Amino acid sequence: MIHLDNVTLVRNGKKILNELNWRVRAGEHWAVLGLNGAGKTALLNLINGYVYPSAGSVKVLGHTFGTYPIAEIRKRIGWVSSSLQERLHKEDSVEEVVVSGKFASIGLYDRITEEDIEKATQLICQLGCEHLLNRSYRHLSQGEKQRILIARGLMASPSLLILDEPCTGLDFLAREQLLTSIERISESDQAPTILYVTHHIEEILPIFTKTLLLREGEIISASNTEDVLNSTSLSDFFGVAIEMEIARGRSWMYLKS
Ligand SMILES: Nc1ncnc2c1ncn2[C@@H]1O[C@H](COP(=O)(O)OP(=O)(O)OP(=O)(O)O)[C@@H](O)[C@H]1O
Repeated sequence: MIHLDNVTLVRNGKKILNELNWRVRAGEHWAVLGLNGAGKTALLNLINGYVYPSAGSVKVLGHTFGTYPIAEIRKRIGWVSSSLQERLHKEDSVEEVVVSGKFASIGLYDRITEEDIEKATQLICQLGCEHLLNRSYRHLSQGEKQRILIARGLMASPSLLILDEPCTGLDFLAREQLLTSIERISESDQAPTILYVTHHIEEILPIFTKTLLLREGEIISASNTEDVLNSTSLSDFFGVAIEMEIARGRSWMYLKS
């Protein structure tokens, strides 16, 4: 799915990512955890082909970047990010936003079919948003917008679904509903491999059996979640004494007093 070999990214003289080696295999779901400025956005931009590495090689969905049209690879990646929200056309309806995911476009320029509308409606319902049909996207709440963006990300039946901090700005209930939707997606037939980027360990659902810790552009760990999320490794990672506990399959952490 994703194959990074000695990937380094330098921008304006700054090493943003440093010799990353990482494999994501089909069927795995990964959480990516890092503090502000760790390089998470840079890593996602690399995987989506928006930036090229300064050194090393990036292979996504079986194709090495630079040897295959990037647009073709992107069609198989569902990408949900709040930066997308700012770019969407304000006047678009919920259905139009979801259908545009088929073309990985902002707005609709291609001919759409009855089947496209049917599939979009199905996805909107699957995400528990049937009450939002025929509504204007811009008038939705933050939580509603995020769920519609996930439906958009699934429109092209992607092999890889990237969720970049999808719970940012959500209240407790909206967050839990969104996490339940993500869990359901992972249980569906032909579920995509999911990459979930976050600052918060409590959002890491049990489906994310793999976790990558990123700090200052370097991979600190990339392994089974149970080996990565524990008091010792998180204390090392954050550089402060941390106590962690698990409740209902999710991890919660506190500063040790
Ligand atoms: N074009 C650039 N030139 C110089 N430095 C950059 C450039 N782009 C990003 N950076 C720096 O690289 C580091 C990683 O940035 P990145 O946005 O990937 O972090 P992040 O983990 O996504 O952070 P956050 O959680 O705050 O979104 C930051 O220190 C940022 O200032």
